[in-house]
Amino acid sequence: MAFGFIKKVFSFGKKETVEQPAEDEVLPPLNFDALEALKPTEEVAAETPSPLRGGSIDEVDRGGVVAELEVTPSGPADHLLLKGGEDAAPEEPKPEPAPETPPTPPVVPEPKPAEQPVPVEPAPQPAPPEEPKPAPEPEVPAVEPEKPAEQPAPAPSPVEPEPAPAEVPLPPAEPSTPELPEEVPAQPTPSTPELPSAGETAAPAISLPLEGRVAAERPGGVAESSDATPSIVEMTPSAAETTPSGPSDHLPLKGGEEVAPAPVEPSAAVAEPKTSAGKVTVQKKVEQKAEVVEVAAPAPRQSWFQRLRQGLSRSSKELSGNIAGIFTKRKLDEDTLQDLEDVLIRADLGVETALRVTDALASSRYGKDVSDHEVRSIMAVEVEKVLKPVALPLELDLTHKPHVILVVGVNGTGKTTTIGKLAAKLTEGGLSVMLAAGDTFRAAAIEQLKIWGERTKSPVIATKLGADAAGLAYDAFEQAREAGSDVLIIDTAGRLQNKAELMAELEKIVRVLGKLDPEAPHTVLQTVDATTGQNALSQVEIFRNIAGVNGLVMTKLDGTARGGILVAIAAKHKLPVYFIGVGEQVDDLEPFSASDFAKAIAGVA
Ligand SMILES: Nc1nc2c(ncn2[C@@H]2O[C@H](COP(=O)(O)OP(=O)(O)OP(=O)(O)O)[C@@H](O)[C@H]2O)c(=O)[nH]1
Repeated sequence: MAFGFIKKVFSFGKKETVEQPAEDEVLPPLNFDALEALKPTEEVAAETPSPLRGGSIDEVDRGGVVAELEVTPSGPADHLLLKGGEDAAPEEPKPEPAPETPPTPPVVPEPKPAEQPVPVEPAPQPAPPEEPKPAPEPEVPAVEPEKPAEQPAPAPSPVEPEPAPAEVPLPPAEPSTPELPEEVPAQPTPSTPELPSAGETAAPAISLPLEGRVAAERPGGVAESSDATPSIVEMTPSAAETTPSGPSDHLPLKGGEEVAPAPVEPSAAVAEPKTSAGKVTVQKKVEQKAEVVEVAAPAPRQSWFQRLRQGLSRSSKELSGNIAGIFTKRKLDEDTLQDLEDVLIRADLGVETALRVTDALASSRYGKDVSDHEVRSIMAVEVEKVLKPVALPLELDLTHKPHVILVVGVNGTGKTTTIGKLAAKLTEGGLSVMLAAGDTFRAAAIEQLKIWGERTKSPVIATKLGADAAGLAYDAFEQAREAGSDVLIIDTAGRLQNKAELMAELEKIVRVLGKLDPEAPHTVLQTVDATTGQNALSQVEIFRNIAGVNGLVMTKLDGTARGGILVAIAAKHKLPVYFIGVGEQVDDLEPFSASDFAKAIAGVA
């Protein structure tokens, strides 16, 4: 690389300096020599070797003929050679014959003319631009073909004195090939002197000049040589264009070859490496992002059973731990059975269910060693037997228009939230739903229901805060009928089952609805907070008697240690348990499964 740079500099200085003197002084001597050399390329080659650098020089001379014109592009030999060699590849045979020619003088002349026409062929040389594509191969001769292409650009340099317009690089470029011989003389002289200075690479540098200039001139070449300037000027555009492209190596080759395309080529050349790199980078980034996304993907929600087990983990862990403490290295006897019964009762499963489990265990394992896992497995079976009769799906009689669902329960047990979740399921199932904000005691409750109405695209019937809840329920029923709604879900204010006044109001709502439809409300759902414990049993007792509850929704089973209460409620009231809530999200309402619940609370797979 360093060599190439040096050469470039030399070529510029020479060219520039040479051009001026060449026109005035050098022209006579140089022209002759060059002309001669050009015509008998071989001869010149023979000559050149001795004075300058032997074989390399010969090549240089030949190249000089071609290159001379091209010399204008006194650029970096390195670049030129590399690329030129590629293009010139076809001409390579020529350089070889050149050295051969000297030894065979008679034969040489003949082949020489043939070769000279080849220089004439420079016309095809314009093709070099096409050749550049094979650029990958750095063949020295290749440089020559490129040179002609580049030469056009340098050509302006000779023209510079006369036609300032010579600046138009493009036009000269084509005619340059024929003109080359003329211009060559002046250039040759400088080239020869330059060669020595250039030293090693000097020979190839000759052809390179143009390109070299482009690259070298960009920096400061223009200011340096006025003569060169014109040629530079011509090149300048291409150079300027190429310059931004960056890599001088690439630019000179393509830029020198095709002026117009030069800008494109450089960009393309540059783009190729960059794009490739960019692509790689982009791909990596994309992959990284994709990986990140994948990492985030694990978000997929747990299955229903997984969430149920997680929700009941506190209940099951406490229960399992207590059972394990009883059956460690102990045979099943009356004491162990009594201890087990106590554990199950404390887990809110209820006396009835506790006895079922101990009886089942004693019947098969009495007097034998029993593991805690065996106990829990038997417990799961017995619990499932208790729950299965109540694990029923919610059925809606759509012969009623609308099917009225009244939701009741103690404060904060999840009535409004459950209404929203249920409305989502129904609307997703294609049913038209209307909601009634019967909790006229809390403004927040009304707003909360409106939000659920918006989310489920269900109209909400509401009234003023403190208004009569029974009157609102009546109006909502009528509007739902008029609207042809499939389902009307009525929210009610929470109340403790021991508050006579509130319970009387609830009784009134049921009565009013019955005026419009004796069978309404068709479904009375009670939400039961699983964290309530034994108090839930009395809640269901009272609401069932006052409001005619005919179905349950066990809420907040997520994260409670008292999930066993569901078993006790089922065993005592035998009311259908339609759903269980395991979260606050819209899809955290699942149909109740006796088997899943029994396994989850028993801590068995
Ligand atoms: N973790 C959990 N929270 C729930 C569940 N169901 C409801 N909640 C929450 O319990 C709180 C009370 O729910 P609401 O729907 O307002 O209960 P409500 O019975 O309408 O309340 P009142 O109008 O005061 O009678 C809210 O913060 C709900 O998000 C559930 O299944 N799991």
